[in-house]
Amino acid sequence: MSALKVVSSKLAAEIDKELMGPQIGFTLQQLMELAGFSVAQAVCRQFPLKDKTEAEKGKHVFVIAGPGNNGGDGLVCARHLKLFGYNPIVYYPKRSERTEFYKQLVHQLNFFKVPVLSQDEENWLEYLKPEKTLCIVDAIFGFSYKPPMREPFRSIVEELCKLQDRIPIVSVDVPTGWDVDKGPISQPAINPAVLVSLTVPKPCSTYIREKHTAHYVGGRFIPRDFANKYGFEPFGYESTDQILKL
Ligand SMILES: NC(=O)C1=CN([C@@H]2O[C@H](COP(=O)(O)OP(=O)(O)OC[C@H]3O[C@@H](n4cnc5c(N)ncnc54)[C@H](O)[C@@H]3O)[C@@H](O)[C@H]2O)[C@@H](O)CC1
Ligand SMILES: [K+]
Repeated sequence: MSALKVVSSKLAAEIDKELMGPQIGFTLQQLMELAGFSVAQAVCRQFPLKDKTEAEKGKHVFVIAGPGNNGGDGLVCARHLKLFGYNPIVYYPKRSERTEFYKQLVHQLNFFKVPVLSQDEENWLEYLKPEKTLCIVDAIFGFSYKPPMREPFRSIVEELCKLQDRIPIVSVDVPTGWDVDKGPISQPAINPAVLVSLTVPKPCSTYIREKHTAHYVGGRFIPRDFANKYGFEPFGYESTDQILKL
């Protein structure tokens, strides 16, 4: 295990609560926008379009969004990827009815002409071919996932596991199926090529295979004294970057 700065799931939830509490007053929408923006930047850093052929530039980034806020990060990420010149497609099989906000994120994707597959799309795997797909963004589950995995996500993640050696997966915050503190202790569980930890890495990130997985931190929205209060130093982001490769 590396000497990475990490915070437990309990502390991560406390950080979120305080950031969105009455004293600080961030809204979830603000943080999600920055989180999704960071993930889009990490995709650009890892899979730059510069010097690519037109065929490679036309490949899809397949974004799979789960039912909670991790999924929301994915929806935001897809919109920014489109602005960055990528070709995202979104699969959002279980849509949250909790807040109007998620519907608004889908409207925004329609506005940007980002295809959002129908909820009961049976042929979603057709979009996942090494020759057609640049990478997959795994925005299925983040730090609130509790096994065992329920359908339809179990079948989806099982399919992704079969493909992950041929198409790189970019996991948002926590690789889907991993316990946020203990890592890949149950199946199915994704083995990502890229992990983008948000705010601060969670303990599960110490279980990534360093040679196999590029690790970025993103979600650049806390000041030094707040980080210190939770026991870590802020990350050394350069210039206007929203991500830092660890
Ligand atoms: N401060 C931060 O770091 C921020 C974090 N955000 C994101 O928010 C995520 C946490 O979001 P949430 O708390 O909404 O949780 P998640 O998005 O991790 O998952 C919650 C959803 O998954 C479902 N679920 C949980 N276990 C399941 C199982 N076994 N089978 C099927 N469904 C299951 C729940 O019913 C719920 O709908 C973070 O990981 C991060 O990606 C950002 O959106 C905002 C800022
Ligand atoms: K994830």
